[in-house]
Amino acid sequence: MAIRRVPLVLLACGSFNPITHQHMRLFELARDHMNNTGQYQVVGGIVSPVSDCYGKQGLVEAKHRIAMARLALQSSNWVTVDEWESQQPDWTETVVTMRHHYSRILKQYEQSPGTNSSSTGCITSPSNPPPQLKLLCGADVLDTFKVPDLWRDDHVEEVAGRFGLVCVSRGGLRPERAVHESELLFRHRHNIFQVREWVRNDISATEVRRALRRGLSVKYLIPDSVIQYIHQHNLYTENSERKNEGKALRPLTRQGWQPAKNSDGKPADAHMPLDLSGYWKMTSNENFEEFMKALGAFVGGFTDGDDALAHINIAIRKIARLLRPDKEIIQNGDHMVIKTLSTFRNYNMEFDLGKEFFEDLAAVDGRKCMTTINWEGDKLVCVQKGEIEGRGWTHWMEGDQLYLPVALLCKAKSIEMLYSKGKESELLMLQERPHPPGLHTWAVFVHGPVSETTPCTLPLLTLCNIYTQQSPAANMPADFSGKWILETNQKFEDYLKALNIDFATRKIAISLSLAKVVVQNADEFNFKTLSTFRNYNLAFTVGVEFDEYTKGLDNRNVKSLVTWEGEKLVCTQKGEKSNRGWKHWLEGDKLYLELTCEDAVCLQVFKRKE
Ligand SMILES: Nc1ncnc2c1ncn2[C@@H]1O[C@H](COP(=O)(O)OP(=O)(O)OP(=O)(O)O)[C@@H](O)[C@H]1O
Ligand SMILES: NC(=O)c1ccc[n+]([C@@H]2O[C@H](COP(=O)(O)O)[C@@H](O)[C@H]2O)c1
Repeated sequence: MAIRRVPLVLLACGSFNPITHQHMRLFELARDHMNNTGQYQVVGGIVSPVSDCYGKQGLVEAKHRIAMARLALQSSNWVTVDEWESQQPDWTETVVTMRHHYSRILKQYEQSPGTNSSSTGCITSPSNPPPQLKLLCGADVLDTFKVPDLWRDDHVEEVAGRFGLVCVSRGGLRPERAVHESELLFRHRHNIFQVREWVRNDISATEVRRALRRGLSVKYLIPDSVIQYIHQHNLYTENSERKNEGKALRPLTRQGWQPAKNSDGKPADAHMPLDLSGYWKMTSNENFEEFMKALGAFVGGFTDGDDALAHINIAIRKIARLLRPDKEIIQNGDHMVIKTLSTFRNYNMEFDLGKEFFEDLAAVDGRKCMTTINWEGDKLVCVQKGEIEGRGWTHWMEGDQLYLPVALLCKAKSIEMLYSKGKESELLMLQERPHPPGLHTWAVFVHGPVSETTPCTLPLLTLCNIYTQQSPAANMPADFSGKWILETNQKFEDYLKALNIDFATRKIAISLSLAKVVVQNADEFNFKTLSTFRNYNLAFTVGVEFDEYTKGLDNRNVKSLVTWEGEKLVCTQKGEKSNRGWKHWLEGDKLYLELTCEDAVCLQVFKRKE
């Protein structure tokens, strides 16, 4: 009996701005490949141009892109142009376009002669198995799946799992690498058909538009009828290329700024209700001496009243009382760094939420703990397992200040004198004590089982530190401190090209949403450029030349020097590339960054994240 092949429709989604010969070759290559599997019979092809709301630079109106695609495909007897997607009121996710076409195709199939509806409601046809729809794309599209915020994982899952992909190599770019590197794609590898073009064609619509703007010939790259249409409607000009310039793609703004995923695959914002990032200056330090005494008693607890140790404690207390430690907090999705900074001692904590880590509290009370920190509602809760039972703290914030009551609880015999027994209700009162209105409130307290029957003790005192979110750069020409989100990004691709970044990486980089966290402490800076794809950290002191390795960007070594030029922070990066450097400045509530390399100049504008 002859094997019945699965009828297959290929759907290509894209800008088609304008359609090129290679777009059409994709269909021919894919059809040959799929027919040669012996399993499928390609019965149709659909070109679905994206809507005008997609926001891609230089995107001309959909009516023109549709018209050009139709002219080009007049020579095909199996590929058609469909305008449904382009006519939707907003940009449409590819999976939604696939669902639309698939339900249409299924309806046609159900209505075709010889198809029966069984008692279970399943549609069967003795002569034709149900058709399938697969997404036809170039290898670059697979790489875009990993761009943060561009595709939803459940959509990629549905595209690759439910429908399937037919993916054609593009220039040097092979689909197999992307499949190998992605767990999700690898899981669906049997539904991702990789097609090798046997005559390499690196053409891109961007290059066709560039040639047209420069008045160069594009004959034999795109059909004559399309060339004629472009000239008739004066389509690709300097002006049209500026459309959407620097604008974020609609998928990025639709899905919004999404922080990194947690290890359980859930979005981190489910666990990250607050953003504590910033530089905090201590403004008040109530009960500090008493608190230090108590802490000293913890240390003293090891030797039970050792005089020498008590003296050391007094000395440390005296120094510590003079200090006003600042706090710097860097929060990047699930990863946090909390630095307590003073000229006497710094205490740094770096951790991933939900992952237990070893914490050496040598700088605090000499103990060691196994610590886990996690969000509980909008509170950051830390559990420190170790010698002191029920040790830990909780942070939360309100308004624009940081309020830090610290309570101590210990079973050590030697400090029972210092503390009276307490009840759970008292501990709760402590946690819920009223805060000054409009303050960022950080509470650090001990939690854990407390009851009259346990030998736990409750402190008589709490340490109340109040911090104000401030910049330590008040006297500097400009203060860049804070968290910034990329709004526009002009000529970034030109800059990346000047750095010799390859095509695939450029494609990914230009569609990234970026954030910057700047910590400025007088002339010392820490710039973190964050995307969930790659982070780049840069720490420097103004006026001090340093060696910079541009890791994850173009991986070059440069000698960098940052200076103030008026209110602009200006960096020169001496190395292999000429005229390389950047300038940061503020205008209103926006942060501007000009990046230069050779003759490329990119301008990025960031808005402050509330
Ligand atoms: N030269 C090519 N080789 C393989 N696939 C290609 C090629 N050009 C375009 N494609 C594929 O065609 C589909 C639609 O592409 P699109 O309209 O974005 O064209 P493009 O040339 O990539 O455009 P642009 O240069 O404006 O980014 C995508 O799946 C893309 O990967
Ligand atoms: N989340 C999504 O469904 C998603 C994201 C990015 C691009 N796309 C689609 O991929 C195609 C890419 O086209 P370009 O290569 O012209 O940018 C477009 O059809 C676009 O709609 C889909």
